[in-house]
Amino acid sequence: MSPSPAPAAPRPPLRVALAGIGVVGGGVVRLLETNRDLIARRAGRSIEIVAVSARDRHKDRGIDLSPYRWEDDMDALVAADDVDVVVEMIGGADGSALTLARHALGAGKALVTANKAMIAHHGLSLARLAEAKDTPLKYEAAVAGGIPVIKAIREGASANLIARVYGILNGTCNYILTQMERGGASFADALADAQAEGYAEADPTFDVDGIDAAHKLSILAALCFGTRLDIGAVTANGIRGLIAADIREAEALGHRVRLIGMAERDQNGLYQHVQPCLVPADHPLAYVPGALNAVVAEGNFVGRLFFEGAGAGAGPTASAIVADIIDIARDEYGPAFAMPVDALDAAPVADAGARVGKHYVRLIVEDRIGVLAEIATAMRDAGVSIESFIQRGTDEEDGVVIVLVTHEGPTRAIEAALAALAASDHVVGTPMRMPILAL
Ligand SMILES: NC(=O)C1=CN([C@@H]2O[C@H](COP(=O)(O)OP(=O)(O)OC[C@H]3O[C@@H](n4cnc5c(N)ncnc54)[C@H](O)[C@@H]3O)[C@@H](O)[C@H]2O)C=CC1
Ligand SMILES: N[C@@H](CC=O)C(=O)O
Ligand code: NA
Repeated sequence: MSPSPAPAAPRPPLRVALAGIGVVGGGVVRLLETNRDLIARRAGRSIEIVAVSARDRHKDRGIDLSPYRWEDDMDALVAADDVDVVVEMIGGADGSALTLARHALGAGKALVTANKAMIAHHGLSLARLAEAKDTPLKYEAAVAGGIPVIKAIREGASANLIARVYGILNGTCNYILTQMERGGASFADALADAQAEGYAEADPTFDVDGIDAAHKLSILAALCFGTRLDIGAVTANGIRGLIAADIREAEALGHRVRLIGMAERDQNGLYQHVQPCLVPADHPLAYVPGALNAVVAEGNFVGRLFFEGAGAGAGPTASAIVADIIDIARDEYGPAFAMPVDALDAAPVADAGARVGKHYVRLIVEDRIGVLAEIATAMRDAGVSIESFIQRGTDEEDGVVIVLVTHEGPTRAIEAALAALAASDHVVGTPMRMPILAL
């Protein structure tokens, strides 16, 4: 009998530096401490925080950072010989986060980031740097928070041609919409709650104006379609223009309002749009409440995949970041966008105005003779056919609320009609248009 081989020497710990100890950074410290032993067994080696850095050393974060070396200087954090992985949780597309990311990858260190703005704007150049240095660039937390959707698409669905990916990509907006649905909090109060829960971006206009969802959508599109990231090609309309009557009327029409990011690739090119939409009340996306996110990806062999889970908050986001760190500890990583950057192709931007569908239109008008004729004329002149017309007779929002549902038609025609109506002296504020999704 031959002697059994000597047991393999245990692998050295993976040494991690954390940059930015706010909502997400605090969650990562807590998770690495709480599940330390389990994580070490799963990773095949221990994962040690060796250094931390943020703007204010003395801020009370409710966690004890004294076991870890504090670095005021981000460059020193990156340059330290005892750091294998840099975790960027600062935020912002450019500035300190980008400098840190470039230095970390340039020094051959692994980079884990939660920063969708930075990946959406600079993901390709960072991925090139990672390739040149043969080091990992991981960003699971950047899209749909705790949902492991990057891993699922990058790995689990990697054999499929994906033609369409869509979903609820911003927890703050979904939280606000759900609160409005319940008829409780106002828009402003619901946003304040979302901020207090740690869901919102440092600048919440990124959430409510659809920009954060656009960042995430552009990343998903690159991964799903094998195309070059192109944040400039994503159009974003947020939820700021919604009023309580929109939520109510959508419900009366058998739908719910959701901020939907949708990317589709066909023979016309790549369509990427974030906008509030009416979702049929029996579609799974209509049931996604609070700060949850959901992503639907349609693969040509696997069919429809539906992922749901917490899209924001300390715990779920930390879960995604630490999963990336564990992959690095196991040496399980590949190109950031599932193929080398040079293999990604450029897709022309599809003409969004040519997309055909039904639309919900809401106007607030002065209660006077001739207004309805004016609406009908604008629709006729633009070639928009009206399926139904609702005027409840209530006076709110400084006027009378009128809701139209159009027949199927090109978006461009409805936009032209609404532009004409927005210029009318009898229409108050900006008309609201939402596609009615047939999913
Ligand atoms: N909060 C959430 O639910 C989620 C956040 N993210 C992303 O995670 C990142 C961090 O978000 P949060 O933790 O919510 O933000 P936060 O504002 O709570 O924390 C940011 C941290 O970075 C530090 N920081 C900011 N500017 C700095 C600078 N110039 N130099 C050094 N340190 C600086 C701050 O001191 C703070 O410790 C962002 O990219 C965000 O988009 C991603 C998914 C979910
Ligand atoms: N502000 C974001 C946080 C996660 O990405 C959101 O609300 O979804
Ligand atoms: Na994720």
